[in-house]
Amino acid sequence: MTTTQVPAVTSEVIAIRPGPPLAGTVTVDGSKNAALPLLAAAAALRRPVQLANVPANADVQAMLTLLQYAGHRIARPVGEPNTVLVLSSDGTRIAPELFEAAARIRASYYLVPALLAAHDRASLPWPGGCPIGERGMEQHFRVYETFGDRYAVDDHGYTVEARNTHNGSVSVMLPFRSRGASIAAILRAVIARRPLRLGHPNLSPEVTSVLVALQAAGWSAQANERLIALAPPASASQEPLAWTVPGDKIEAGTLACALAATGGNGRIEGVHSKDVAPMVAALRWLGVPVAAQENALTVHAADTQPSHHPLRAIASLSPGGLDADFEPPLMALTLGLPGTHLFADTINPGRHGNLLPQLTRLGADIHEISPTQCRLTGPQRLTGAGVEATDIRTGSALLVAGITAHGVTTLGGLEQLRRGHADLPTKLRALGADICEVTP
Ligand SMILES: CC(=O)N[C@H]1[C@@H](OP(=O)(O)OP(=O)(O)OC[C@H]2O[C@@H](n3ccc(=O)[nH]c3=O)[C@H](O)[C@@H]2O)O[C@H](CO)[C@@H](O)[C@@H]1O
Ligand SMILES: C=C(OP(=O)(O)O)C(=O)O
Repeated sequence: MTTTQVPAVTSEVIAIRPGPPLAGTVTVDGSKNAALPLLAAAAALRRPVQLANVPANADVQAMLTLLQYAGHRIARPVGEPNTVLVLSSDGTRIAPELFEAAARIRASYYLVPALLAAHDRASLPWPGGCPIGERGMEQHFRVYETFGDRYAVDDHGYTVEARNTHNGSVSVMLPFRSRGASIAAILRAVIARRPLRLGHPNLSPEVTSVLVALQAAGWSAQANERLIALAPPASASQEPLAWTVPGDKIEAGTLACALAATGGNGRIEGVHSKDVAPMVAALRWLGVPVAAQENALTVHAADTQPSHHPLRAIASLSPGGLDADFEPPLMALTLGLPGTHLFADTINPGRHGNLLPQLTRLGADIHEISPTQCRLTGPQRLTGAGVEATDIRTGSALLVAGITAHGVTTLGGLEQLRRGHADLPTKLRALGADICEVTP
């Protein structure tokens, strides 16, 4: 950073200044949202699992602590900080700290099957996570009921009790493609060792990576847009398993937006490009050349002209749809690109209420059509200001916006950003961003 004129701060912030186009090569971490269900799947299988490429973000750390409170042992091979060994519960009692700690993350709901397997009962608080609107769980309860379980809810949380009265195949038809409920159904089938037919499933990489992990454990798993069909292996095994967390598609998409926003050229490694396909399609539509290799993306935004195409970024749970978490960094990018661009996120109805006021502080002019739909016309000139990461993706979008805003942007609320990314600012800095941490 070439200036010391950072506004006074009262809590830790990141200060960002615009600079030359970003350039270079960077490798993404493992995906938080894929690591969380894989850790829960390891616990549900009650078989030793070595999980590689585990990211060091706060939500994953929280999940590892929850597994320990639930009686599982966690080990790390010496010298391999991103590898975690999950060793199954020895049947000890659940630590009382579990309840309070589970309220910190949304994904604590993935622990229900593992708790049922070990204790026939799961009592958990309403999940936490990003404050992005009403975030229901009733489809999870429908899944558990279909397996014969009972559940009860109160103001503090919910309890599921296993009633293993049935055998044979279980069929569940989801009314919408909930990722959480899809994984709940899969893990519930795992602990029951019953075949599952899950209709109208979520097929995001976070779900399919659990299916691939179960295949490595001997389960048969087929998935298409209509159905996930799962069946247990003929005999149980206690052989250790080795799984790998896929690279973080959202981190990769955010870094691609940052490269594009500055007109830079760079390479993002460690992500399956098929996981980022909807983001790549949006970038190309906007006139940003992106080459997709199997495990890397190359962004060539230098010396290219924007397309002037209007973007329609509609968050979707459908196969091949635009993941809701891609929307915020895309919104930050399009503020700098010509055209009138439309954004809609009805999946997370509180997202725009978080993101838009923060972008407005930077001078963005965004027309709210409704609480979940907005339109903006670019290019707009943004000016540095103090902003707040009110949820993970609002934080990463503000990093993209701050890189292009004139003057100094200070980003607070870093605990939200760190829930999802171990160190996104360092990755941006590796690409040449003028960025530093400021403590009060
Ligand atoms: C830990 C994790 O992976 N979080 C992701 C997950 O969250 P989340 O757990 O919210 O995702 P789901 O796909 O299950 O839910 C999608 C929407 O349906 C609602 N719903 C879901 C289940 C239910 O029983 N009732 C109900 O109303 C949710 O509140 C949400 O509004 O998917 C979202 C949509 O892609 C992402 O933005 C989040 O990053
Ligand atoms: C919304 C997110 O996470 P969570 O569901 O854990 O709150 C996210 O990862 O952007």
